[in-house]
Amino acid sequence: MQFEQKLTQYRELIAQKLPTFDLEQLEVFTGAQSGYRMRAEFAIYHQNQPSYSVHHVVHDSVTKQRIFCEGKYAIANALINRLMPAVEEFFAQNYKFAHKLFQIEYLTTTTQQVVISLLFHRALDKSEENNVDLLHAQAFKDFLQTKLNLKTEDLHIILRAKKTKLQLGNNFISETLHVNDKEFALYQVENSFSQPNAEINNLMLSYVDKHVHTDHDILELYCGVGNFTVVLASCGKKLLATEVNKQAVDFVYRNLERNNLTNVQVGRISAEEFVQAINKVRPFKRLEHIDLDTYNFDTVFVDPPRAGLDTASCDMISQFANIIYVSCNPHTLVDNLQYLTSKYGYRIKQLALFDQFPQTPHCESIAILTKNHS
Ligand SMILES: C[S@@+](CC[C@H](N)C(=O)[O-])C[C@H]1O[C@@H](n2cnc3c(N)ncnc32)[C@H](O)[C@@H]1O
Repeated sequence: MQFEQKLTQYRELIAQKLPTFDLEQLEVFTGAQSGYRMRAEFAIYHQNQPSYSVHHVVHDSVTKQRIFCEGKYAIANALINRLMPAVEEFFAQNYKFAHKLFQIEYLTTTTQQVVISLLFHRALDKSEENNVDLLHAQAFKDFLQTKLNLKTEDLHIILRAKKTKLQLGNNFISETLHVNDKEFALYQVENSFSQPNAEINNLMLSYVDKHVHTDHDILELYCGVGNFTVVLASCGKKLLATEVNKQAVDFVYRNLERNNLTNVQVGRISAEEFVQAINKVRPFKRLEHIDLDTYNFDTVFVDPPRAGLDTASCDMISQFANIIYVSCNPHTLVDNLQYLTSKYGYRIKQLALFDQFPQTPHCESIAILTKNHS
């Protein structure tokens, strides 16, 4: 979908659902139209004739039809595009390894690091010594390193099958975030969420950094591995960050430490459970290390999945004078904003569209709401 069409549809949605918002105030941020995706996953197609070959495949989001990538994927970044033909070349020569491979996932950074995850529909070798699959994975890694001139510490391979995981290197890589005049180092980890478009992510982080104005404490829901957390924490206030995924929470701690941020507490808890915790409906063992009464919050930051916030979460965040809402789904965003503005009297101070997914119907938004009407 072309950007102009996406913007028109977005403006129509806002006009229809949030008629009091002045569309002249809508800010729009765009970036590269291709080569922007830092992570990509492909199905694998095995062909036996005329000789054995392996192909990266994606499925059309509307027709669900199989699309052969022919060794390239326009929306993925240059590193993924360099890896794809090399990966196909290696597997074509290594049937024993490629056999029953059904999916491949690439997670990359602008610092040129990559984790490649290979998912198999067959049992992996479980031997402690001379593990055949690990030997193959090592040969695969050596081949890619030589072919693409990659450093060994920048390339990590993970093999997954039902109940088994084999790993060569790490399951994480290190990204550098550029946020206005600041820089942060952020570990991103396989199998946990990371923002797919690094250029737009830096714009979103910079936007949040510019607009967080508070002398009070901040609550963050859905913090992932700490992408926004490091920026919010650098504003100098106390921050309480929460996230449900255990692996992501482990990495928030590591990311805070890497950036010397000591003003953050992290709770492994779902947003729905946190509503109960802050409303003192019931205590949670996982929050025992946190005394909620020591916080003097006035700002809440949320970045939920596509489903948006449920009603109880909307009611809970209405305790806060300021709401910063990052959303990957304009439809659930406007529904939540409609509820918050009509029921609790918030004003939409800022609304920005970020074209995080060019050439697709999707986009990201950031809305800043306040109860302060001055
Ligand atoms: C859109 S991602 C945002 C992550 C992070 N803010 C970032 O920029 O990378 C949403 C996050 O919410 C987490 N999540 C999903 N459902 C949740 C829930 N019910 N409660 C808390 N966290 C949840 C996911 O694990 C994921 O890390």
